[in-house]
Amino acid sequence: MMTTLRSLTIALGVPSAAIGLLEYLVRNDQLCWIRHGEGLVGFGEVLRHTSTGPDRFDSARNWWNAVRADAQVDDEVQVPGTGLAAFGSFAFSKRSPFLSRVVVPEIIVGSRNGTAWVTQTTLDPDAVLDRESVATALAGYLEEISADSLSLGSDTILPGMLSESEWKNAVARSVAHIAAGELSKIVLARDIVASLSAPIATAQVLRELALRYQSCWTYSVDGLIGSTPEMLIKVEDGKARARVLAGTLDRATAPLDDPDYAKRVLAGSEKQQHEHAIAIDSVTRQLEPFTSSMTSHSEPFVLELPNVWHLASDVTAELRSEDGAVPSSLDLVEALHPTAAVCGYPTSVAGELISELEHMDRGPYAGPVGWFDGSGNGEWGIALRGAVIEDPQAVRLFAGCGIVSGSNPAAELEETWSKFRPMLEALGLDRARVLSGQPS
Ligand SMILES: C=C(O[C@H]1C=CC=C(C(=O)O)[C@@H]1O)C(=O)O
Repeated sequence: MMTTLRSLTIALGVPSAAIGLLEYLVRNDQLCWIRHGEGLVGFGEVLRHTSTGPDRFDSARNWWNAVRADAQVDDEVQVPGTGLAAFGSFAFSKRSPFLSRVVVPEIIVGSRNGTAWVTQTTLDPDAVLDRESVATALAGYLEEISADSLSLGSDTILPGMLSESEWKNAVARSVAHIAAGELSKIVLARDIVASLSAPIATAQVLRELALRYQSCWTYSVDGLIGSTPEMLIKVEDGKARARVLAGTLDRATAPLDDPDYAKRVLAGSEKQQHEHAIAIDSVTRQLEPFTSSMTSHSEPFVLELPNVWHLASDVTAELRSEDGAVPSSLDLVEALHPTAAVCGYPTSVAGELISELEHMDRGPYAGPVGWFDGSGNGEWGIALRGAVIEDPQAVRLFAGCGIVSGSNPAAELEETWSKFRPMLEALGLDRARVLSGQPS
């Protein structure tokens, strides 16, 4: 049976210029997508769809098409993200038991280019939707804000599915497969578990990530949290954009008196350029059939984040219209995932080897995470630099590295620590807290 959703979007006074939407990031159960203080923050839930397997994207798209065809939308703002909108998180692997999910919140507070709004959505056929109901529902959520962390300071970091030396062996085996000519790149990931002395204060962690990693996209969907620097695909008014990353240099060990260090060591490295070229090729190849024109820079630029530098390329494309409609963000997510920035090349060979060597289910890590609306717009990052809250005191962090010919296992292990750092710091942890012991 199809359910009729009704939504009302009204304009809102612009959130404070200093912190933007962060002023609404106050509850541990919130959904969010924030960059430079703008984006969407969701409260409550009126509807959800879950799916698994190779058809997980298709299933979500069919469901959403039916929902929006039936919905009654009253939208006085009419920009991407207003009207009917939902958050989503998809499993990395078609074999993962993780339930890919789409969640329609009851309230979304959004802000974009200085325009702010609130949307209320309901399934209740008798509910009155008006300015007052929107204000009352939002106030209700803001009344019960979550407390900040009461950590006792005895938090520790436990090994994940593989110990550090087992993971380095997996990297060495990957390099051997590459040398044998079976593939040219594989992205190998590992996990660690933060064992917390007090329940995680998710809202506080998200605020810290969003403040510190302003140029990244800070996300929260159902216990998947993080701040990703990589945009899988953004669709707005018929245009698509992607930010492709591959090639990493840790800032923690960089000399302070060498302003050209990142350019020389990262952009000047043949290995890093090779790793990046494979990633950008995979995105442009998959995107091309959906576009009428596409541009990307001939050379990657160096993206500076607080923890690392990356080689980065921005891709912009004009989407091709067929029968008067351009592909939706969900169409493109399905076509692009997984890119060579998180899987490797060729995709199927790398995917098989990942399952064999990682010894873990990635769940939503490295899968698409983001939001989409009823008009086909949406923003989907790749769920990197993040964690899954398994229970309030156990948080599993993930990080991976692109392995190509010439990769060094010890250096790749160090690189995973640089990628864990944003999340560890937001949790108030550092590497000195590692407890050795059995992988968990
Ligand atoms: C797989 C991750 O990063 C990818 C994105 C950027 C740079 C990467 C690299 O240099 O290896 C990875 O391909 C991760 O953060 O877990």
